[in-house]
Amino acid sequence: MKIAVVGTGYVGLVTGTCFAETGNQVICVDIDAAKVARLKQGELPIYEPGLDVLFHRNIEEDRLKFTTSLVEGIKDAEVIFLALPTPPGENGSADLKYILGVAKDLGPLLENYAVIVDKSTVPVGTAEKVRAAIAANAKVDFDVVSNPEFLREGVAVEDFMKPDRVVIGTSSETAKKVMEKLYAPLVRQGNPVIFMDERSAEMTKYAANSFLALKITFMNEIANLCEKVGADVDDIRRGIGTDSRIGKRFLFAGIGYGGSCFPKDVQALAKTSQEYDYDFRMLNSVMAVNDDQKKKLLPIVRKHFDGNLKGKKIAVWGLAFKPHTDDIREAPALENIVALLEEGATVLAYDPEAMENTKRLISNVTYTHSAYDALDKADALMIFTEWPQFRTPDFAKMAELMNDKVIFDGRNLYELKQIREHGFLYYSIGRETQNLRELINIY
Ligand SMILES: NC(=O)c1ccc[n+]([C@@H]2O[C@H](COP(=O)([O-])OP(=O)(O)OC[C@H]3O[C@@H](n4cnc5c(N)ncnc54)[C@H](O)[C@@H]3O)[C@@H](O)[C@H]2O)c1
Ligand SMILES: O=c1ccn([C@@H]2O[C@H](COP(=O)(O)OP(=O)(O)O[C@H]3O[C@H](CO)[C@@H](O)[C@H](O)[C@H]3O)[C@@H](O)[C@H]2O)c(=O)[nH]1
Repeated sequence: MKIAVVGTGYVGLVTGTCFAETGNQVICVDIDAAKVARLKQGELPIYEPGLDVLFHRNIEEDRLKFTTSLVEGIKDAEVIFLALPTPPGENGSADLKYILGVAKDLGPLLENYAVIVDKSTVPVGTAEKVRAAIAANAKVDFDVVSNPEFLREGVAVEDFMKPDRVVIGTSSETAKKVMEKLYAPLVRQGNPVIFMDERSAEMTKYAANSFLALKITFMNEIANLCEKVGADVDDIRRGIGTDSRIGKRFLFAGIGYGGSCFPKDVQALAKTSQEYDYDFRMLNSVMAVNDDQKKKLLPIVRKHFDGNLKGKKIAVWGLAFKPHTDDIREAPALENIVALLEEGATVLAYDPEAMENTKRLISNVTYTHSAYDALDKADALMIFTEWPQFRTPDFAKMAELMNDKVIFDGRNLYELKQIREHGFLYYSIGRETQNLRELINIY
């Protein structure tokens, strides 16, 4: 099939590359000329495990191309994916200017029937708006389909190639057949392609992300309570996750959820609820708890240093919002680093992939070549991302490098027994950590 993908970010690039891998002819379109120039030279603008092999193979085998021209990109395309940004607008609802802008441009350019597929996360009713924007200037027949994407960054290729399910919102039999054919190679193991109407598909995406954000937030609140009552949230996680009705995944308490999706999508669903005069109280709690959770370690850090961070040297491990990505959008590390700097601390930071992106936002941090380099004479270590390489460090070496053996761990990486054996003062989330109970009253 001939496919165009408009918007070549995390979703567009993975979508385009994976559909090229299943034998389609794909052209990815982006307005960012510098990005397209890099892509044309075979350079990936993002770090996403497993993507490079597929990307290079499909370019070499002539199935994957890039352009800045919408006209060139959509010429003869049977399917046109919109993988454009939907950032929060001023009032918190998803800003549709990118989607509707491209939809308006598409109308006069369509020469044959095409299925326009909305892969971006968009509020209920958007497919109708896209259809109207295209129809205003279209000379040919077309269909608009909602096909929300559920990939996770860091495992995007695997999620895309083996989706738990594919959701397709359409009322057109023709579009349904086209989409069925396109996705057939990805669901050979029997994972379902679930058809529904456009509005339900749009809502499904927000329901999925909000539910996952809620699941994490529930565990974060259990963690906060564990600290008060003297219980261990990791034990609770094991205790409830084995109940198949609850499930083991997305139960890890920590320093709050970040990324380009959960924060904006929970907010956008809350906004939709407001617009439809429904008070979705849970969503407001999820947002408020998560805002607090991201700042949760700071009062403990302050207390540890008797309220004065001036001149303290803080090492930071992890900048990305999660491991296996270079994405720092809404990453908890960022606001914590800014607060530390504002209070007079010096920060040495290390992340395997996200330092370049962070440097563009925060310059007055020393970015180091390795995790251990960041520990040089540090008064404490703060951990924000659970990169595998942080999980089993050489504690003796850490102790030698650091000025003081103190760890504030936002991802619960270490066993309490293990860390105590090495003589560290250790603060983590929702566990009966050393000294933590004495500090609980500061919450
Ligand atoms: N990142 C994820 O993990 C993820 C997963 C599922 C769904 N989504 C949703 O998918 C959508 C895209 O997200 P993303 O993370 O890929 O965004 P992104 O910011 O990484 O990429 C968007 C791309 O669109 C390009 N663009 C903007 N205007 C354009 C135009 N007029 N024509 C062509 N290209 C244009 C930008 O230059 C950019 O390269 C969002 O709605 C997001 O919520 C994201
Ligand atoms: O048990 C957990 C699981 C995740 N997180 C945090 O939650 C955030 C999001 O993680 P994850 O969902 O793995 O990454 P995303 O790439 O943001 O993926 C989410 O957002 C995408 C964009 O909409 C969806 O496509 C995915 O299905 C959805 O999982 C990160 O900050 C994680 O640290 C936790 O704190 N505890």
